[in-house]
Amino acid sequence: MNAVNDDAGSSPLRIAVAGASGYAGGEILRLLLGHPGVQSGRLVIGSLTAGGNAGATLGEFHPHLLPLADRVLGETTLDELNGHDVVFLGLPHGKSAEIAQQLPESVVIIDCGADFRLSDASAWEKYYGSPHAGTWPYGLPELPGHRDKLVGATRIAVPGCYPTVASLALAPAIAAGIVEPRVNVVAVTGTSGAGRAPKADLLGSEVMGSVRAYGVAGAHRHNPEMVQNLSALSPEPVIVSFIPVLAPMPRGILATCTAVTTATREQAVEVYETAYAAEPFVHVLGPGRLPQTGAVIGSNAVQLSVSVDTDAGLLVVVAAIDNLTKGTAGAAVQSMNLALGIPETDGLSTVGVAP
Ligand SMILES: NC(=O)C1=CN([C@@H]2O[C@H](COP(=O)(O)OP(=O)(O)OC[C@H]3O[C@@H](n4cnc5c(N)ncnc54)[C@H](OP(=O)(O)O)[C@@H]3O)[C@@H](O)[C@H]2O)C=CC1
Ligand SMILES: CC(=O)N[C@@H](CCC(=O)OP(=O)(O)O)C(=O)O
Repeated sequence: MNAVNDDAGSSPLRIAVAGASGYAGGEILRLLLGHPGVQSGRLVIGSLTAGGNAGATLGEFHPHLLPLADRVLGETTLDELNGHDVVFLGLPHGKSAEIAQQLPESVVIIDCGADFRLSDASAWEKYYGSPHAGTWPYGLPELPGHRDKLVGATRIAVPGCYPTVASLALAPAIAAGIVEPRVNVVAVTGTSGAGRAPKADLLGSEVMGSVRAYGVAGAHRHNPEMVQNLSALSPEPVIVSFIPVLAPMPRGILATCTAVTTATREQAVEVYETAYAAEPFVHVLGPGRLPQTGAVIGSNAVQLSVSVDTDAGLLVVVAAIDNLTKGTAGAAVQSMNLALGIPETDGLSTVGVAP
């Protein structure tokens, strides 16, 4: 794989998106359509594929992607994906490994699914109930130790949406040792996190006007991913209590993360401001401001606030992301940029859509 450069005459790189009819695939395409590489012709959007909906046009699923609306979705096969320099996989868990193994090593594969995120095979088997496929560089460059592994990589595992927000909310405190290695995460999400395949419990009549927790008490498959990310920054394993909550909104995650601390607010804020000073997408909000999902929708931003509840002895970090942007497709495009050696922020914005 050659890095994209501005040399006149270098041939454009072709990008395929498998799972293009889905939410992650659609959001990748939305971001690519605004990417300077695509607009200049250095990157070209090639095959778009689906599962049972192969043969339909993209516009049937993503009418907002007008420039690609007439594209016909191909089948997700080796033949269809071969001949591309970059392949995004927006497929259900367990579907990526088979395709990935067949593509040449030189192809940059960016997997939005979970197949290659975990390094602990027993954790994978416990939560996903199938053999572990392996471990790829993890597409969360803001997490210490990961950015270097993404530069020039040809295999990248995009994090889960909840692990993205929880890990970025807690990593500085864990790495600086200002909290005990036992953390609580309560995260409210929109329904697009569950994908666009029909499910009865996601019907409007079930979701509207109601908020409900699910996957509590260690049952959610994102638990081991958060443990992996945070324990790598700590001298002892980090215990994570995670409670996901479904809210009647299409997209966005608001995570409230707490851990026991003896630090003052000033000390904690200093730790976070230092950790994220050079990060283009992570913003530590000033005093008196709290994140909200409405401020990050459509953007690749992570907004977070850092407080200390001195009576409770707790660090309280509230963080907001868009699950489909920084939580999936934005991270995928950010990872592609690093893999190809182009500016990490290309095609990505910190400006959200509101109200
Ligand atoms: N939604 C989110 O917020 C996030 C999603 N992810 C991950 O991204 C991946 C995609 O998620 P999402 O877009 O939400 O899911 P969707 O259900 O919206 O889309 C799934 C896509 O995969 C295709 N597909 C389904 N089954 C097969 C199959 N057997 N063979 C080939 N293609 C198939 C579907 O095609 P068809 O229309 O034909 O069925 C569709 O294009 C998942 O692994 C998910 O966990 C990660 C982080 C956040
Ligand atoms: C509302 C809802 O169901 N959300 C999903 C989030 C999944 C996700 O975004 O990440 P993965 O790639 O690991 O699936 C869930 O809780 O499973």
